[in-house]
Amino acid sequence: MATLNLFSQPWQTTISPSFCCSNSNNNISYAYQNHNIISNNSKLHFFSNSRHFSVLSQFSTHSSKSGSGSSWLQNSSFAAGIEYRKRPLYSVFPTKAAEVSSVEDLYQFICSGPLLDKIGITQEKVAESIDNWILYGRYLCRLFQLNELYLTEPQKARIYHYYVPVFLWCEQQIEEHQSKFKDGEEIPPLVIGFSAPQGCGKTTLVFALDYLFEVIGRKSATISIDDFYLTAEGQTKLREANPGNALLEFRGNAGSHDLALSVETLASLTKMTREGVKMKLPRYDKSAFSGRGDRADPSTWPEVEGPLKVVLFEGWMLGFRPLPVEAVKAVDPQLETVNKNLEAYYDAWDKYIKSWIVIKIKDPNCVFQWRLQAEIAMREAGNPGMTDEEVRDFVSRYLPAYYAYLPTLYSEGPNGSDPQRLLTIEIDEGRNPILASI
Ligand SMILES: O=C(O)[C@H](O)CO
Repeated sequence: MATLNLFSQPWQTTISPSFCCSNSNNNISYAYQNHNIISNNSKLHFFSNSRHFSVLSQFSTHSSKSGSGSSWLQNSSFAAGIEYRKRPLYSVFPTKAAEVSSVEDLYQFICSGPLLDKIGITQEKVAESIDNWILYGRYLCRLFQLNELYLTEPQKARIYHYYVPVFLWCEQQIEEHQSKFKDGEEIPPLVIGFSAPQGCGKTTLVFALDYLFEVIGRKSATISIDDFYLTAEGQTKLREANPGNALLEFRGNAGSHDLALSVETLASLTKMTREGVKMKLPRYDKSAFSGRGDRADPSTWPEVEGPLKVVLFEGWMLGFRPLPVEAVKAVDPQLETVNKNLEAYYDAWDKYIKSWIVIKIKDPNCVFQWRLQAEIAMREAGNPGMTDEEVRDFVSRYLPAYYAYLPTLYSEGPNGSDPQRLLTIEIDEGRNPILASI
């Protein structure tokens, strides 16, 4: 266990990492040992035990997702957008001993984060658990191929002000959820919903959390509302049934999802309480039919195995509540049908979610900027991407729903949510958390 007195004199640390990494058949495993931090005035022992973990083929799931367009990943070889789940991950840690300025600096940085108060973690608690913060930070650096010793400010903020605090919050939620069951009772996995606009980095956040759950030994499953889109054929029928409604011409808005599939999937996931139970998770292929999309071939769906502890369920319109018809018509008359369709979504999605994370943006126009950045990055990487005009058209079909439903999502919380089990994270244009404006 770590013994650390952060309130002593400034001190210096020496880190001597030694890694090995192997990769076979989509199965990447890492081992690392003898990571000792020795301080002059304080004692901190961590990683003295050797650990071994494997990262299975989940990196190849959700390959339909577009790139993150994330500036914080600029110096990382991870920042390859669409391909990021497919490529093997290799450690970029230096093999030579390196000096870092101070764990105390890191502690101060962590304590200055905007989420700490919200998640109920005091500075003392950070001090007590600094070894875990460093451990999780290190895992994430490895995942994103960042050099933990030379993180830029945005990278540090992303890891220590965002992903690690959110992970700790999820852990608290899981513990609270589990404490409601008696000894011997089967405990369903906690479904955590992530409601966040497109392009704001929710896929990367969920990817990071899923990875941390895996390395600490909690079985998790990730699913997106996009995985529940109608098939291409169903989409055509929807378009034909709503002639002239631009909001239902392509996938996206309420009405373009297969709600029976989502009920079946979420109900089955919440029953995955036992060792050995397995199920395939539906996936959607956005590249099919020249980008119009179609359900991915079931033979490519990833398999998850119980007992699941947590399900991470994300989507841009998760938790949207239907509004009085006049309110939506005032935003866009075409929303009337979408709003009607939305009435069936609580029972198909939101009802399963017991804890919520809402990522709040100031202005839905950010979605256009973020999507544009992602497409430009894809084009620059030599992959087919939308033109600026196509991006504008694509995003314009989502904006009415944002304008109509985000105000209530932010003021009342997601449909059916418990305010005690809701974490709202306001982010800036760089997609990092900021102190919430009142
Ligand atoms: O591509 C899509 O379907 C939208 O961006 C929603 O994720």
